[in-house]
Amino acid sequence: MTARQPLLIIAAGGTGGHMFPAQALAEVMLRRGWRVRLSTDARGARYVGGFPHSVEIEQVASATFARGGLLNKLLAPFHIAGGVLGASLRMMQDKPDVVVGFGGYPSIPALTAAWLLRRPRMVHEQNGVLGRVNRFFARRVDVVACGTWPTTLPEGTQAVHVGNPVRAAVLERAGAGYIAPGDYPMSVLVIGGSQGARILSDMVPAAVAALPEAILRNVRVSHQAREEDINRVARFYAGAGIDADVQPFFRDVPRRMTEAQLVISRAGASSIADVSIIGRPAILIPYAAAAGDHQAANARGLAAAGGAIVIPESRLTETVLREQIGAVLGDPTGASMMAQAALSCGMPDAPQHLADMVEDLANKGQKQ
Ligand SMILES: CC(=O)N[C@H]1[C@@H](OP(=O)(O)OP(=O)(O)OC[C@H]2O[C@@H](n3ccc(=O)[nH]c3=O)[C@H](O)[C@@H]2O)O[C@H](CO)[C@@H](O)[C@@H]1O
Repeated sequence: MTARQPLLIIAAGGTGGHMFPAQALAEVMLRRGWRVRLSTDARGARYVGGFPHSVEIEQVASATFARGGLLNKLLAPFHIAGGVLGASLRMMQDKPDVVVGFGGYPSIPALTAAWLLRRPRMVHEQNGVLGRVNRFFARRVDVVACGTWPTTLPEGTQAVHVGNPVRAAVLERAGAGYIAPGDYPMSVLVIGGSQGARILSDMVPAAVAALPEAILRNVRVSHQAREEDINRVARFYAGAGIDADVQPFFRDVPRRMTEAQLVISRAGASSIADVSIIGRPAILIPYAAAAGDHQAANARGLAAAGGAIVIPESRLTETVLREQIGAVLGDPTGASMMAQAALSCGMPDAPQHLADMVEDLANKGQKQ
């Protein structure tokens, strides 16, 4: 008789911020011989192209109280209840060895079903402040794996700091040698999280264009902008004579980050993890409206280590930005020290550590 292949259900959805760490875990578990099923909604489905092909995809109804009109909000509990029923029926059949939630509403059906059916389960929280769904499940799972530390958790929660698992394409470039700014073509990477950030399109091009001539003549920019901002951003750079590649989403961020002398970014958890794993100086502008101000919390560790300069939105002007960009690109020694400090914050073992936790949970589940 052949042994049954262990099954992991990963429940994640919404933004890339939940999906990239989910992808990182899926990659490792497949390599460890597990069957992996991703339970996500239509928004999350946009990211499944990055997952290995052998991951099974199960699409759950989109349901959130946070977006959409009144009808959407009124129907959300029914969508969720339907999702829980469907997930429970499937789980009774498949008996997954472990269920892991990465946050977001689409993780509710699988986690609730796992809770009702007493399957081994955990959540991974990427941010320095628990998201709404993870907060609800924190004490209803066996363990909370934390991407950012320190974090505040409900009393009685079992928690482990594992870091934020990054995709294999990022890990391949872990600690890639940093070429300090100098008198040769330098690269600046501007990323606004998985969706792009309007504020970076409003501020960064003008700040770059106002850099001292000695820096400006050597700079080229990769700038991720929201679809609706692409034209004006590209036109501005072209008008200022700056070599710029402006796109709504770069599929090759790991390469562009490796080549960059400076990264300008929002403070989303995976963006910070990428910067820390590859080891690049960063200017971070936390999204002020993020729930619980979690992006400010995310940025704290990297900034305290000296790997990043944090500019709160309330202090962000073209002048402040130009000064900080100029300070990094004009100081090769300081920039190299920042790159080194960023690297010291990286947790390249996060995917393996998380995978070990999944296997431990599965073993405990079998003994019960
Ligand atoms: C606005 C908002 O609420 N954002 C949240 C969302 O972040 P968001 O979805 O923006 O995601 P993150 O910053 O965590 O990750 C973005 C990922 O996309 C990659 N990338 C980015 C641009 C690009 O062109 N190509 C590319 O591959 C980055 O390298 C990174 O790996 O979920 C995160 C994790 O819960 C939170 O920390 C963020 O606060």
